[in-house]
Formats: sequence, C-alpha cells, structure tokens
Amino acid sequence: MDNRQDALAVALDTEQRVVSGLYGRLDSARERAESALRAVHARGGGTRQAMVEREALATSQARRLAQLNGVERGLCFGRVDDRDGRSVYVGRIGLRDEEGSAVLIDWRAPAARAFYLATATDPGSLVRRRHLHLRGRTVTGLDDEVFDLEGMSDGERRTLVGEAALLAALRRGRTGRMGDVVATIQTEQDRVIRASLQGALVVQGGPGTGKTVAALHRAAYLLYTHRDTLERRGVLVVGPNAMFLRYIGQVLPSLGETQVVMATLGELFPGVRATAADPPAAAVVKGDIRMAGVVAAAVRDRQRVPDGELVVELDGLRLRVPHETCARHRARARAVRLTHNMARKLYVTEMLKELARAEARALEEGLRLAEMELEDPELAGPLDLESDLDEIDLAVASERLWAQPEVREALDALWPELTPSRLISELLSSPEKLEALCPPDLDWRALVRPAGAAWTAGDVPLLDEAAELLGQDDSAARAAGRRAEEDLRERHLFAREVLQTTGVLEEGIFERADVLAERHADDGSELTTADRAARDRTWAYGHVIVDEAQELSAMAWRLVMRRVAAKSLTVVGDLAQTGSAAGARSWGEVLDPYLEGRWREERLEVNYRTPAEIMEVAADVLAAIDPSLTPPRSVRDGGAPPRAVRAGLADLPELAREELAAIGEGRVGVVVPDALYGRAAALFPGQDLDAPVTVLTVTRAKGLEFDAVIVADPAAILAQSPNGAQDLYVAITRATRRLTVACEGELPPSLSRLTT
Ligand SMILES: Nc1ncnc2c1ncn2[C@@H]1O[C@H](COP(=O)(O)OP(=O)(O)OP(=O)(O)O)[C@@H](O)[C@H]1O
Repeated sequence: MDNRQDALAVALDTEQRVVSGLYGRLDSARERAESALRAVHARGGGTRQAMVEREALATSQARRLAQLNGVERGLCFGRVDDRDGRSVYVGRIGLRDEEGSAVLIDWRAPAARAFYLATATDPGSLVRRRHLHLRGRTVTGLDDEVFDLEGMSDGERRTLVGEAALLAALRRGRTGRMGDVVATIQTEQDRVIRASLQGALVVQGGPGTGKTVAALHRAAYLLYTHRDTLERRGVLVVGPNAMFLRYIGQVLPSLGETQVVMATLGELFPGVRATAADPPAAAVVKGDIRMAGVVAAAVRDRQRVPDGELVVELDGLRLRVPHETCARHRARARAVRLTHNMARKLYVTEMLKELARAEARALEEGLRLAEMELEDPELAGPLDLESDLDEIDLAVASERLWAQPEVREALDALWPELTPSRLISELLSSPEKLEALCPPDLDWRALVRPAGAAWTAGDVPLLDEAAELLGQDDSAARAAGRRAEEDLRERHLFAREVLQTTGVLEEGIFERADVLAERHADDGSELTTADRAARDRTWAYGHVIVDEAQELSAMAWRLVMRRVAAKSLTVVGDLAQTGSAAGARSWGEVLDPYLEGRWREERLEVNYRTPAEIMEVAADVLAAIDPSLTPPRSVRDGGAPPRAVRAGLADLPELAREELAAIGEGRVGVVVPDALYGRAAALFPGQDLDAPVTVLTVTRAKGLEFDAVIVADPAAILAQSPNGAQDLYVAITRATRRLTVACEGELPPSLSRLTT
C-alpha cells in the first residue's frame, strides 16, 4: 500500500468513527421518540376528549419517528473545515451529543450554508469541503475540494482523492423516482432554495437545470426555517400530473418532511377528481380569463324573474305575485353583494312574505266569491286579510308555505340553491346558455359537451370560480366554529401539559402545543395540517410551489392565487417547454395581474441531466421555436451520440430491448405522440415508472427523466398541437444518457443533425 492509499484508509477510518457516532445519536433519538410514543399510549382512561388528545399526540410522535427513519439513508454527507481548524459535519437533520453540543448540522441551518456556497474563487473561511459517500452506515468514499492547499498539512493533502461528488451523483442510473440532491446542491440552486419566504419567486430554467429538485428542497428549507408559520398553514406543491407527483414523491420524505400537500391542478377542488383531458381548443377557451365573466354571468342567469306574474297553485288557491315585485326582490338580493346561495336566503324570505300576502289576497278573493254565491248578509262588510297581516303572521305563514313542495319548486326555479358542479355541468352541456353568456369572440362551441361528462383539469378553475360566487350557507358552520374555538382553548392547555409530561417539549423536537391542539377535528379523527388543508377549498396555504408552472392557464392562476396567503409562492418552469395551448408565454403576463410586478426571477442555466451531445440536437429544436432562445449548458458530455433509426410502432419493443442492453442498469422512456399512446402502451404490458420501460405521451413525460429515451414519430409530435415544437423539445430532453429518434418517414428539419 503506498503512502497515499494509507492516508486515505486513515481518513476513511476517522470519518467512519464520526459517522458511526452520528448514527448512534440517531438511534437514541429514535428510542426517545418511541418511548414518548409508548408513554402517550400508556396514559389510559379518561374522557373522550382525553382520548382524542392522546390520539393526536400519538400521531405526532409517529410522525417524528417517520422523520427520523426517513433520514437513515445518507444521514451525514458532508464536512467543512475552516481556517481556524474547526470542522462541521452537515447532514439531513441536526443532532446533538449528550452535552447538548451540535454534532451534526441540519443542511438547512445557517451554519451549513458555507458547505453549499464555497467556490474555488470565493471559499469564504473554508479550507476544504468534503463529501462523504455512505452505503448503509458505512463510509465508502470521500471527495475533497480544497480551497486552500497551503492551509493543509501534508497528511491531509495526501487524502485528497475521488471524483467530483456532483458528477458521481449524476452518473448514477435512474431509479424511476427522483432522488434528493442535498449532498450536491450547487450555488445557484442554493440561492433559490434559501430565498426569502416573502413574496413571489420565479425560477426560470431550461430542461434539467434542477428546477424541480431546487423547488422541493426549498419546501423543506422553508418548513425548517419558518416552521411556526408553515406548520399551521401548510405548504402546497402543485405538479403537472399524477405520474410526476409519484416521481418526485420520495424527495421530501427523504429530507424528513412529510407534511406537504402535493396535488395536480385537477385535484385542487375537494370532492372532484378530474380524470378526462380537454382537447386543445377547449383547453384554450376554458383557460381564458374571460371565463371568469362567463361563470359570473351563468350565476346571474340563475337569478330569474318570471316572464309575467308568478303564479303558485296551492290547495286550490292561486297565489299571484306581480312581475315587478319579483324583479324588485331580485334586485335587492343582488344589491347586498352576498354570494348567490347566501343572497338566496334573503330573496326566499322576501318572496315567502309576498306569497303569504298573495295567499291572503287569494283567500279574500275566495271569500268574496263565496259571499256572492251565498248572498249571506252575515258575511257582508269589508274584508282586508292582506293588510291585517303583521310581521308575526307573515313569519308563521312563510314557514308554513316553505314546507309546501309547490312553493319550494316555484322559488327554486327563480333563485335555486346551486352547487358549483351543477352550475358548471349545466352550463357546459347547454349550447344555448354558452352562446348567450360567452362574449362574441370566445369560441363557445369548443366548450360544448354531453351532460354528465367526466371532469377535466380545465374544469377545476371554473368550479372554483363558481364556488367563490355561489358560496355556501355557512351560518351553522360559523356557530360550530365559535364553539370549536372555545374547545380549542381547552385543548391547547391540555396539549401543553401532555407535551411537558412526555418530555417532548424540552427536546424541542417538533410540535408546538397550539399546533398539536389544533390538529384534530371534532369527530375525534386526528388530522394533520396537510389533511385539513387538502379537504378545505378555502384553505390559504403558507406557501405554494407551482412546478411546470408554464402549463397553467390564466384561469388556473386565479385558483392558485386564492390558495396562497400573503402571495408567498415559488413558481418554477420553463417558457420554452409550454405544451398547453392555454399555458404561459411570459411570466409577467400571468403574474402581474395579481402581483403587479412584485415578483423576482432567478435563472438556472446549467443542465444536470442531458449530456451536451443530446443538447446540441435540442438546441436546434429550440431555435425552431424561437431563434433568440438559448439552451442551458450541459455539465456532462462524452455520452453516446444521439441517433435516428428507421422504425415504426411495431419496432419499438426491439428498440427498447436494445436500449436496455446498452444502459445496463436503468430505465428507458418511450415518448410517443398522443394518437399512438394506446397502441404503443399495449406493446409493453405492465409498464409503470418503476418498470424498465415506460411508454408516455409528452404531457405525461413532463418533468421526468430516463437513462435512455426513444422518441417515436417526431413529425406527429410536432403536428399534434400548436405547441408541437415545444413538445418535441420536452421529449428529447428527458434523456440522461442516450437518445434514439424512431421514424418511418423523413426526419423533421429541426432534427436534421441526426443521421439515420
Ligand atoms: N445539484 C445537483 N446535484 C445532483 N443532481 C442534480 C443537481 N441538480 C439537479 N440534479 C439532477 O438533474 C436532474 C434534473 O433535475 P430536475 O428534474 O429538477 O430539472 P428541471 O429543471 O425540473 O427539468 P425539467 O424542466 O426538464 O423538468 C435530476 O436528476 C436531478 O436530480
């Protein structure tokens, strides 16, 4: 063994001892959490309230355990040494020794920042940054970046080995799930991750520049740094499709965060699951900001005045309310500016009084007729039942009338109680309504669909808009809310006591008593902030992250903005990858209506995914979209040259086999035009993200990556939508190592760099 290997073995040995010590601390923290959990369970008996509290605390403890278990892999990944000879270890969470001194610094803590910020030209006070590679709990390798060689001893210099940690991370085969990059966050990404919670941050960057990983690490960072605010209000991550959410689903748990709501736009209206897709023409119209006006008009359209007088036949009586009276009550109910369903209460109350008066008039009329028939002098004399009615009579009569189905039916026809789904589905299935309510230059025909059609993601902003305007009669809920507040105060005291007696509070681990106390519903089922937020349409999150944000329509932005408290959001996307015809062309265009220029932009310009050879092809496609756009710079090169092959649908399985053999370990993605998807997927049974081969449309491939990508029939991808060129750009930038374009005919001009 030469000197150098000797020194390395010593260094490995030293780090192993440190790392073993850290895992020892992790084990102790777990044991403490487990025993706290047992203590909670042991607090038997008590009232129902006490049981509910126990349940809440037990779930919180279980969550703490899940956090501790989530950080098992790669617990510690870095170390920095400064000029004063101090070393700090950086890891997924912070740990202390028995004396309370920090032995591992959480990567999100200010003290860890130097690990990410130091560069060769600006090392700050650091002399060395070291990456530790672990397999299980064993240190298997070290990578050093030395900023001040002079400041190191000879022995230390001899341990400077290994390839750059970043490249090592990038060379790994894809697993079908996104991994975290906490060990190798780059300086430009660190700026994004640690940006202030306040305001709106746009992260614009080309494919593979780490926008998604940076956004997810930002979620973890913000939760760590602003736990008080965010634990209560929650963080929402909006992704483009369910496949994407599954793909990124592991990142936050691996960083110890389990409390983030992840949803597609189609899932943001509780109670509705949008499963269908809109044709591009319908997507464009539904996403048009003028649809807000159409929905408002559709609501007003349901507040009617009868053509003539209102006539209700009741027990042989004809109750008549004049047209003008109906019009006056509608105008009054509209003037109060309440939501439709709340204003309905007012309208119905007034109209019931009118019907009571009408009933009195009808009775009077009947009596007068009877009198004439009987010619009974006893009954003679002036009768004025209507003006004899006082407020109490009116109230009693109103109540009686409201119980009559004929009355309800008549008033429902004039001002019905509406749900958002009823309003929108009736609107979209009625060409007459659409034509009447849409502005003349909005292509309403694109919207028409059969009644009962499945919901699409484009419907969700319309439903949300409708819910805002319709509102709910929430008086009962508000009374319950006042009772719940009282309850909460009591629970708060109880929770604090429980936290203190179990010692959790001292450990300062996670919960605050008030957060814990708030955490369950009155029905006794324990709900986390994430659970409560996900089921409440009006929930305002503490922070919202929108990934692939270029895909959101103007209407979708209205919905997102309603979900963000104080407009604290991170918008992540690439305008060159906009696939939806209703998507964004500029960030200002979509954000300024809400933020009036109060947003800032960070650009990510280094591509960590796609090798330079493939990016050269992508650059041609990008130039065809807009010659002024420049693709991101690839960190890697030297990959297999991208190729084109003459191949049709039937050849795809063979091609996929070739690619699998070429990459060894890893995944192959086959990206096909929408029209080919069904037939192509049938050629690869059982394919999913974790399968060796996955077949996808471009929409589903958004944000994902594969070791090898086969793009089938590029001409059809170009032709399938007005944004076909953007789709092709997305498709060919999914590869981390190999790209094959399969086509039977001519290659599109933008791919002419490829040779067949
Ligand atoms: N600092 C880093 N260290 C290691 N890997 C990284 C780093 N930054 C990004 N990567 C890797 O680069 C790949 C691309 O990252 P990501 O998917 O976040 O890019 P993106 O900008 O969202 O791309 P797209 O616009 O195509 O969706 C991922 O595999 C990610 O893990």
